[in-house]
Amino acid sequence: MAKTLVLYYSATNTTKKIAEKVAQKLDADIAEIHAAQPYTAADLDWHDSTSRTSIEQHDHNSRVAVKEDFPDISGYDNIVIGHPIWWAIPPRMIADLIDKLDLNGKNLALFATSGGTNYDRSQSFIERAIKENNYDTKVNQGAVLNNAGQIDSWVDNLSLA
Ligand SMILES: Cc1cc2nc3c(=O)[nH]c(=O)nc-3n(C[C@H](O)[C@H](O)[C@H](O)COP(=O)(O)O)c2cc1C
Repeated sequence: MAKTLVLYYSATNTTKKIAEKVAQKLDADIAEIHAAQPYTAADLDWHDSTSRTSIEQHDHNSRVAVKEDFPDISGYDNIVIGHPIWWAIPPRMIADLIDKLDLNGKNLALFATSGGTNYDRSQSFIERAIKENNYDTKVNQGAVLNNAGQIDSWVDNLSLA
């Protein structure tokens, strides 16, 4: 039987709650990912143009390290990654996570939570990261998921092993 792993990053637990529901619906294992350098409340202040997230998210060249405590994904067929949307895109550490996971031969799907921004720019961000790594990976259309109905219809339409 195909195996699915849900990995998620959540700064304030909104994505965590959705990730738990997605994992339950997919009968998947689940693991939280962390930033190598954790974000403080001040780091997350998007009203402050000098906060860590404001600077990182606006700098296309910034590299943000993920903590290397995520599970070995070699035994999984499907990888699902959940994250908040920050300044219309995933936290930049998600690109570092993609660099560090060997996604060759996997089916990938991403979801997010946000205050209203849709998944369009996040999808481009993810597809660029996959291309830069030359991964042979089937990338599903991502979505912002806020409630049970949205989770159900997104999960039901995924193309996974
Ligand atoms: C630094 C920062 C930037 C954000 N930028 C956006 C944004 O561009 N669009 C949006 O709709 N919500 C934005 N949000 C809101 C989050 O996407 C939303 O609160 C999310 O559900 C948080 O998930 P979490 O609790 O799992 O961290 C931002 C939040 C933070 C902290």
